[in-house]
Amino acid sequence: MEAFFHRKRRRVSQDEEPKPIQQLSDPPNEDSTDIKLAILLSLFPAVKQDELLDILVSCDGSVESASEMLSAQGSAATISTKKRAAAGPLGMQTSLSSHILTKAEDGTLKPINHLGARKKAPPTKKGKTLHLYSPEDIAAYTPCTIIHNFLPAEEANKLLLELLDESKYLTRSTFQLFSRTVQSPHTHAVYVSTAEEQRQQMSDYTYGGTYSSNVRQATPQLRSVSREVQTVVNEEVQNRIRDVYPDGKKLQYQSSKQWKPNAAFVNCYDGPAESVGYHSDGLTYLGPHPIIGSLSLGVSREFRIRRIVAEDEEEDGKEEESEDIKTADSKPLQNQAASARADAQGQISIHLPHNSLLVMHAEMQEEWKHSIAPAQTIVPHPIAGNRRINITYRWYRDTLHPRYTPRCKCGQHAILRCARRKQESRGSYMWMCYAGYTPGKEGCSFFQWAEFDDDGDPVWDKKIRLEDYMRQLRVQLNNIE
Ligand SMILES: O=C(O)CCC(=O)C(=O)O
Ligand SMILES: [Fe+2]
Repeated sequence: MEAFFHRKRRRVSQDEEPKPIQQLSDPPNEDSTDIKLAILLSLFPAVKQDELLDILVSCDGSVESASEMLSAQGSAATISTKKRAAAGPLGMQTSLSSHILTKAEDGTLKPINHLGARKKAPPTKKGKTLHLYSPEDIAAYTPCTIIHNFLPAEEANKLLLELLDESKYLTRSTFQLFSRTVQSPHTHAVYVSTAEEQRQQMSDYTYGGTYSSNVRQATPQLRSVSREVQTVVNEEVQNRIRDVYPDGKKLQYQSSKQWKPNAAFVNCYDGPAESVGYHSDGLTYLGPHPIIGSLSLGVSREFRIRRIVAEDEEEDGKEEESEDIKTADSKPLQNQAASARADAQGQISIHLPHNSLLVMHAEMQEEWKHSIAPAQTIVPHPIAGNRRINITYRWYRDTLHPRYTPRCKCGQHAILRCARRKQESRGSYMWMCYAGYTPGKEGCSFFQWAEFDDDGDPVWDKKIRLEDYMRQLRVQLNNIE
């Protein structure tokens, strides 16, 4: 059991050749056995893990043969995709939380998920990956909830086909890191509803110090799914507030308004080597404690997460790599201290199958980092082949439109960050020069504490705003001269 949940992390560097897709009949090794077992578990959720392992071994590690044998025995799960509530989770049939017993008020022992006891420290281990499959475990040990078989099957396929067609328009972003130009290890584009929003995204909003050139108008299916995502995400947020947050209250600075996605980032991972490095999503336009609804289609991939460790919790106390930079290989950014810190905590892997909706709750972006790890093995999807499409639905707050937010002394949009590393300032928000926070870039020293009301909308100090405006004017005049 232990061996199934934990397996050694593999560091993937840019120098490494992308691995070819492993054939299902390849001889098993430690890693691929876990993956093969996970595939079988997702196909046959009603069969015990030990039995699946026995069958896999008896079939010389061939998932295909094991799957044929199990189908012949009539073990396949019948999963209705008509109704989300009726659908069984396409993942492991058991959960960690259903095995961990805790004393209930009446003195009897009950699995922790029956008690609604959440936010237990996950049993992660130094240098290891804890694999989570069941919605109960994911809700109990991470700041996320997952809904398997989110859309009716035909609707999910329709959206997938639409986005596979769109994928020709997706592009790689480029970052300058010291003297190197680094390309994002997957392709993507931003989708918005109206032509005006598209214009604004391209001429007002900046990402990583540059304006986005790849903004497109949402496709019909992307829009209609957005409404379904909105409904379910709002339900999940309310459930989490009720069941998990202290006193059943929303977090400070979390919006009390309905979450209304108005932008969708579409990512395409074409093949097992495509990935995204550890990062947290920028707060600049989403505000504090943002919620993100993330829909996965096509090939199933691992979403890895790890907690951001505060200086006083860590062993070495050195600086962490920059956030917001989504390279596959964060080698130039990832100093030894950061690697040691990640290893000290271990990481959690959430398996994201086709048609699963992952809700990243309010604490996720400020307390955790996430990534899509390069895969050793993928199972081709009948429609998408080797591709995985991911859509992250986001709510850009009107109150954080770049026309309101401060500019740094370089004339750039300042970025919003939440302090995590030092105990004295942990949880405080600040506006900072983007370049000053990017390795290899010389920035200005611009810094300003960010103030928010309880709902996470900014409270602008009029005097500061005037100073900002004057600074912007001076920068613009200097540029003209
Ligand atoms: O592909 C995913 O599941 C995650 C994508 C992501 O992290 C992002 O778009 O910021
Ligand atoms: Fe992200």
